Amino acid sequence: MTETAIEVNNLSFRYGQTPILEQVNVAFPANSFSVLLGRNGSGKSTLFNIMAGLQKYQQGSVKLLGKERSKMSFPDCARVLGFLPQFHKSVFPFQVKDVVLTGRAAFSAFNPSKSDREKVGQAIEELGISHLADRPYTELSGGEQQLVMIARVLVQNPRIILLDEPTNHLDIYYQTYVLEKLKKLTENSLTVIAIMHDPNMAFLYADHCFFMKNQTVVTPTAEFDYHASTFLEYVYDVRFTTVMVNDKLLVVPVR
Ligand SMILES: Nc1ncnc2c1ncn2[C@@H]1O[C@H](COP(=O)(O)OP(=O)(O)OP(=O)(O)O)[C@@H](O)[C@H]1O
Repeated sequence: MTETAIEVNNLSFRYGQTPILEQVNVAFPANSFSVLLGRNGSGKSTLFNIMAGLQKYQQGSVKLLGKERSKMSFPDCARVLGFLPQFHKSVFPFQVKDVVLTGRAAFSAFNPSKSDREKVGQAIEELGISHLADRPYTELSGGEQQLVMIARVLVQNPRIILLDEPTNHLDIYYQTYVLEKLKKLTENSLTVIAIMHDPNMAFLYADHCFFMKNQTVVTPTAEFDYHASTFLEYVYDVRFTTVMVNDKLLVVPVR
């Protein structure tokens, strides 16, 4: 049986009177790469913020590795889950290695140990950004900053990472680079769940794809294979045609 990393049951959420999530039920499998897709404003970031504990929900349950999220302490959550939000800005010109080190803050506060610094070195190397380690973070390009923030999540050493649009700002070289890295991380018992906008990149790299529509998460049923254009037309309100590339079915909007 596949282990579940995050299980969401009957989750509903409103901003004021406006319903954003209605009766969301979804189980993200452990040790694999899942991608959440859907139109702008469909509630993807809201769901991530709730799963990461940044947003309180009014109804339902969210379990991280079987434990109710709302009953876990902050350090317990930080051990289990790392989160890269959609928007992250640093106004101070800290060096990259120090920005990454702040990912250890939940464990070492203001007194980082030798092993904290070693973890930083490993993560920086793993993402291939050693050449940036001494540069001021604020002087990096958007794509370089994105890689630094992913390293910052990795040093937390969590079991699950949530990444809100990790390929945002990245050129096609770095998109494939990051997606290969994320996929590789799942081979070492890490669960990666990412929000993405490009269905084709998701189909190429993800083990599982989930879609948001009408305030809930929808998955393809027997008559709605998600590679099939009909399902994607329903999700995106765009007409698609499907193309086979090697063994992958990809989609192209119809013009
Ligand atoms: N703080 C807030 N107060 C009120 N409404 C909000 C707030 N944050 C988001 N919303 C609304 O909630 C809805 C869902 O937003 P959310 O950011 O979760 O969507 P999304 O699917 O992540 O969008 P995108 O793909 O554009 O990032 C949107 O209609 C948005 O306007």
